[in-house]
Amino acid sequence: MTQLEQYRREIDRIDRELVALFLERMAVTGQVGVYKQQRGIPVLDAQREKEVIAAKTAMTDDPARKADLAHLYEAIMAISRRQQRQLVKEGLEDPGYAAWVSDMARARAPVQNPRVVYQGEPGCYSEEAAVGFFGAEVNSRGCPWFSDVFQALEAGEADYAVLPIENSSTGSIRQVYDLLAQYRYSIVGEYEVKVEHCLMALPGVAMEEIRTVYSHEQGLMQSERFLDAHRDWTRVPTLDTAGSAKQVSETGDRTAAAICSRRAAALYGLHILVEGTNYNSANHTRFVVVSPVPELRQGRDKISALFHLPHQSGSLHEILTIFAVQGLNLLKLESRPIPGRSWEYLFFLEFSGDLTAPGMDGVLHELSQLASEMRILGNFPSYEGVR
Ligand SMILES: O=C(O)C(=O)C[C@]1(C(=O)O)C=C[C@@H](O)C=C1
Repeated sequence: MTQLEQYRREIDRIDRELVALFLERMAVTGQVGVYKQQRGIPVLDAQREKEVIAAKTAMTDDPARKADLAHLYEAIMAISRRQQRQLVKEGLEDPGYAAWVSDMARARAPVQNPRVVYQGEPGCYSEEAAVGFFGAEVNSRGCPWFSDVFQALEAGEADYAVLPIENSSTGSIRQVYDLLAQYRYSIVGEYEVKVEHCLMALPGVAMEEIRTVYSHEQGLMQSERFLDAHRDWTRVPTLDTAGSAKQVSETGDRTAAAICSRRAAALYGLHILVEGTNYNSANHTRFVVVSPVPELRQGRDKISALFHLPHQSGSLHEILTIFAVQGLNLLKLESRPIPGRSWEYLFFLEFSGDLTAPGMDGVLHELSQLASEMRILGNFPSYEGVR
C-alpha cells in the first residue's frame, strides 16, 4: 500500500465517525425542531449559535483552525435550521419576510399596452431593450436622467421603466443600483442587448477632421482601446449615446463624432466611419424592467434582493452559507456604499429560484433573520434570448 493509500484509509475511518456523529446530531436537532414547533419557539436562536461556535473555537489554540471551526459550525447549524423549518411554520415576525408577503398580496398581472419610460434619446440602447422586451409597437418615451425615469413612475406617468443594470465589459451601472435602493419598486423582468458601438459623423467627414468625440461615459469606456489610438481627440461624456448622435447631427459640426449604435446613425442621418469600436466583441448590456407595483410573472426563475448586513465580521459569510446549504445558485453580488455610514454597504444579490415554490418561505425567514434589513426587489423570468 502506498503512503497516499494509507492516508486515505485513515481519512475514511475518521469520516465514518464524523458522518455517524453528524447523523446523530441531526436526529437530536430534529427533536429540537419538534419541541420548538409544539411551543411556538422560533427556529433561529442566534445567541445559542454564538455560544456553540465560541465553545468549539475554544477547543483549539490555532487561529486558523478556530476560523475553520466557526465556518464548519455555521454550515452545520444552517443545515439543522433548514431541517427544523420543514417542521416549524413561523409567523410573520421578521420585517423582511412580512414585507414580501404583503408585496405579494398586492401583486398585479402584467399591464396590457403599457406606457414605458427609459433614460436617453430615441435610438439609444435602452429604447432597443424596451422594444425587445415589450415588442415593436411599445408606447415608450425617453427621459434625460435616470432619476427622471423613477420620478415618471412615481408620478404615475408610466407603468414600467427599462434601465441598464450592468454591462459585460465595464460592470455595474451604479446610479441604477442606488435608485433601486432608494425607491421601493419591483423588478419584473430583464432583457439583454448586444451593444456594438460605431464611430459616426456627418456625411462626407473624414477621420482626419475629427477633434472631439461624444458619447455616454459607458460608450467611451467600452471603446477605450479604440480611443487610446486617437489620443488627440477630446472625449466628451454626454447623457446618452443616441443624444450624442443627435447633437452631432443638429450642430452640423464637422470636427465632431459620436459613438453609438448603428440604429442611431440611421435615425440621425450620420455616416458610420468605424464599426465595432468596443474592445470586447461580446459586449452585452443587461436591462431590468422596473414596476411601481410588484408582479409575479410566469416562468420566474431569478430572484433579486437587497440586504443590509450587521456591521460585524462574518455576516456576509453567514448569508452566503444559507445559499450553499439551500442549494441556491448565486448569480451576482454587488455592493454599494451607504451614504453617511462609511464602510457599511448594501448588498444586492441575485440568485436562482421561484419564491412561491415549496420551502422558499423558510429560505426567506433565514435570510431575513440574519440581515439587519432585507428587501426582495423581484422574482422574474431570466433573459433567455441568444447572446
Ligand atoms: O439549540 C437549538 O435551539 C437548536 O435548534 C440547535 C441549533 C444547532 O444546530 O446547534 C440549530 C439552530 C439554532 O439556531 C441553534 C442551534
